[in-house]
Amino acid sequence: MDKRALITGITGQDGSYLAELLLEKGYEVHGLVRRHSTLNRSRIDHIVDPRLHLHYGDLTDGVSLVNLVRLIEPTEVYNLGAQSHVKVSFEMPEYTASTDAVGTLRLLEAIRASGIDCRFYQASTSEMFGSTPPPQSETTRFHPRSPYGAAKVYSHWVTVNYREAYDLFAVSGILFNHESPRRGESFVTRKITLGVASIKLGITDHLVLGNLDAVRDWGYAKEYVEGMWQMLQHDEPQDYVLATGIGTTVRHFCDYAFGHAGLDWQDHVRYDASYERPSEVDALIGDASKAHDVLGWKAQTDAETLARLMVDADLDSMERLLRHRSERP
Ligand SMILES: C[C@H]1O[C@H](OP(=O)(O)OP(=O)(O)OC[C@H]2O[C@@H](n3cnc4c(=O)[nH]c(N)nc43)[C@H](O)[C@@H]2O)[C@@H](O)[C@@H](O)C1=O
Repeated sequence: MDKRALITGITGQDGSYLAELLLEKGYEVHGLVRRHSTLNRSRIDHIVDPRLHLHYGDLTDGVSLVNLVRLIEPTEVYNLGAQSHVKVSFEMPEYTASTDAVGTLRLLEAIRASGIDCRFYQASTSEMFGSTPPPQSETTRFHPRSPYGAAKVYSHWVTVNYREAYDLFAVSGILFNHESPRRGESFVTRKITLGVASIKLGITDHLVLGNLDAVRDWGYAKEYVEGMWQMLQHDEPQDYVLATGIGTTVRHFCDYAFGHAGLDWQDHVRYDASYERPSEVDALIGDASKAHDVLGWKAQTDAETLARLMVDADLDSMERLLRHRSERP
């Protein structure tokens, strides 16, 4: 059978890694891209492959989803598109709900109404656990602490519902934080590694952050997209947690990242309350033993290794940029 995937959020960190993985595996890959006056495709620009197709559409536009699903007739749909910034979700709660909650429903309805035989992956998140203390697994109670987390809880349950009600092969991957050199610049890990590179190269001398006590379970995004794909290849549709099982504070991540560049974070990090959230998630540490037992998936990269590889990548690209600028006539 032809393997055809539709990825929402293909221009994001996970979407770009997943597109690469699926092309490697012989898929035809279709990506949903939102219309902007400027192209926002830096993460997929390097993919030159006639099997990659991009389509304008939006999770807030149900008609575009119906038309695309009918046109492409995908065998697998990965719903990675979202307003994914937790703090921004407090500022844009309605847009976040429309994209991250109702958007999933629109996409599921497009699949159901088209009548095609298709497997569905929902990008669920550890933010759904919110204030429920770690370790968190597939059976842990949800108590979201942001409009983002609440919207994702809706999407999680509507995915479960479409599986039960319509016998759709629909799975929900509950992924803990996963990072990479492609991570958006306003998420804390990338903000830190970009800050380290800027300080090391003398562009600035400090970095401003919020809550340093938050504990997150940071893994490497490239490994997590492999887990998404594995979930859709299993005989039974089930939900899985993907995580490293190790909790690290933002403070420790700073220590790893600055230390790797030969710097002391305490000399450079300043606090600003404006980066705090109205309600914070204190600690997320996942138990991914089900993914290991059923799929054979296991995270390979810990937070310290991740911090190092992200600092190296940011130093490298910033140095190249500076060199390029100095060489300009
Ligand atoms: C799994 C989950 O993962 C991500 O959500 P997140 O955990 O909120 O990620 P983050 O990198 O924005 O914050 C991590 C922690 O770091 C603290 N923190 C301190 N100072 C700053 C700061 O300056 N900026 C940011 N962004 N955070 C800061 C902040 O208060 C929080 O406690 C998204 O991918 C989301 O889509 C998702 O699903």
